[in-house]
Amino acid sequence: MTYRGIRYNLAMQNDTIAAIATPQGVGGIGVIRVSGSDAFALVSPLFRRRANDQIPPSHQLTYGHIIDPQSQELLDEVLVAFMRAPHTYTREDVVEIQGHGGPLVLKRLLRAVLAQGARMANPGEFTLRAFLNGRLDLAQAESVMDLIESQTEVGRRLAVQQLQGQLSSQLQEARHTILGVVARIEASIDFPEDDVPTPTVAELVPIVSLAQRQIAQLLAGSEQGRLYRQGLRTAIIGRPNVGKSSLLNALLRTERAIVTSVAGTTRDTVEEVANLRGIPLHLIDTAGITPTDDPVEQIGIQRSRAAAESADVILLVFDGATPLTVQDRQIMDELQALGFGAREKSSSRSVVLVLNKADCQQRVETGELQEIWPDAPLVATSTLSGQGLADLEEAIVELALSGKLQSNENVLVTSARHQDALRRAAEHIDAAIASLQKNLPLDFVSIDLRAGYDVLGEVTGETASDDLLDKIFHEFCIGK
Ligand SMILES: Nc1nc2c(c(=O)[nH]1)N(C=O)[C@@H](CNc1ccc(C(=O)N[C@@H](CCC(=O)O)C(=O)O)cc1)CN2
Ligand SMILES: Nc1nc2c(ncn2[C@@H]2O[C@H](COP(=O)(O)OP(=O)(O)OP(=O)(O)O)[C@@H](O)[C@H]2O)c(=O)[nH]1
Ligand SMILES: [Mg+2]
Repeated sequence: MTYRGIRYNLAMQNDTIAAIATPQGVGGIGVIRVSGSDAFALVSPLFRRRANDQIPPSHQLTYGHIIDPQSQELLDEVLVAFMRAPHTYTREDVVEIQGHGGPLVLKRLLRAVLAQGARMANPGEFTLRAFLNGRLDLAQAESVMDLIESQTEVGRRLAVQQLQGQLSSQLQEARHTILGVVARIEASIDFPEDDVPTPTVAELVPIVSLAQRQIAQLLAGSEQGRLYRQGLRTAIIGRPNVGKSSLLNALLRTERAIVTSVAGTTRDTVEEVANLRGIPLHLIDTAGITPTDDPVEQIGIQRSRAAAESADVILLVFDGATPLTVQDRQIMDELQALGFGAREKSSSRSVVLVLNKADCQQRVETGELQEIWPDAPLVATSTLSGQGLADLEEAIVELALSGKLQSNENVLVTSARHQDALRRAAEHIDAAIASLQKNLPLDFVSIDLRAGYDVLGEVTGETASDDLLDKIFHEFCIGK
């Protein structure tokens, strides 16, 4: 396979692939997707329709039946679209069979297509083909999965923009700027005796600085972009009966977790995603942490600790109506040991102190809490009256976005892979500028610029390795 002059040796050819493209489970309609040069020839014998002797017009739905060619058994009543290359998702011939959306029906339809000689598609293989055939670049291909998995409106909007190529075109702008400088330098090196004048530092620095700014602008929004895409792992931690499950329900605005006045109600972690102004908040309600001999409770509490350990943010909940207990203090010690401490300046592992049951007489000494976590926001909430919940949400957004809300641009870099590549590219460009300013030979400068250019190409896929492509597309779902 070649893509923009690069040869990819991925273990795939133009063979014809097939998969169920709609979710497993029950739905009104289900789609079998077939792509490759034999797609028409493989499906046509299975498909009994009015004008059976000809392939229907491209890109139109045709009514008919899928018949098992061996047994002549009727498998399903369907609509089928034959779509002629190159005007298709993969740029290959594509056939889509729309059947009834039951798992057994779709499995039978897929089996019939495979029996005709198609191969079961790997995860993401349709989109891989779209990429290898040049219909999408890598950043666009990655956005397909982001779009499918988007959990908030902001996440969906960012993914759909990336799919339209907005990130790609900004990257190509920066690459174009860099390439212009490289071309001038290399022309003057390659043809010194011709009339190609050697560019001066004063000429080159402003252009390289432009590329530097273009990259810096993309990096500026990348922390914010990642947050919108990945969300925030938020564990609700505290001793039994302080109102953790009530808080989960309040933040989700549904009665998701069981709430009772019995301490030890929650025995296993409960995970749900709330939408916090576009940030997917992955909330984990946990079993109250307390010494216990009950083996079931012990396992639950181990899971609470694991949730705390893996969290970006901890909502540390206290019962505001009772003075701090030995258990509260033990939990605070544990969290500090996990790095959720005052001296831990990195805002990525943060504690929010929640004094719940604010509708009751308050009896917690807040001074003791603030001594341990002077910078942690402290919010009084009542899950009964709703008091303080908006403040709590505000505090979480504030923590999550502190120093990260840098861009109102439409284009936001949302993936860690892209952010990493941009950082490396920025280093190369910085190095090029430093060399220019030190009047080092221009071929030095050119090497750094080329490296920056290539690193940016990892994002769009021009310079991506087979291993990288394999890794990216294997995270896709089947049929995509
Ligand atoms: N039934 C169905 N629905 C679907 C898809 C699909 O493949 N099949 N998609 C896919 O996952 C998405 C739509 N994306 C698509 C993107 C490009 C093309 C395509 O055929 N592009 C041609 C241009 C076609 C034209 O202009 O008429 C091309 O780029 O050459 C099709 C679908 C979502 N819905
Ligand atoms: N007055 C008052 N009671 C509350 C509030 N929030 C929760 N409760 C009550 O506190 C009790 C325990 O609530 P839960 O949400 O089950 O507490 P929990 O922390 O999840 O408890 P475990 O799962 O046992 O660890 C229930 O009776 C709730 O109705 C509140 O804001 N004010
Ligand atoms: Mg609970």
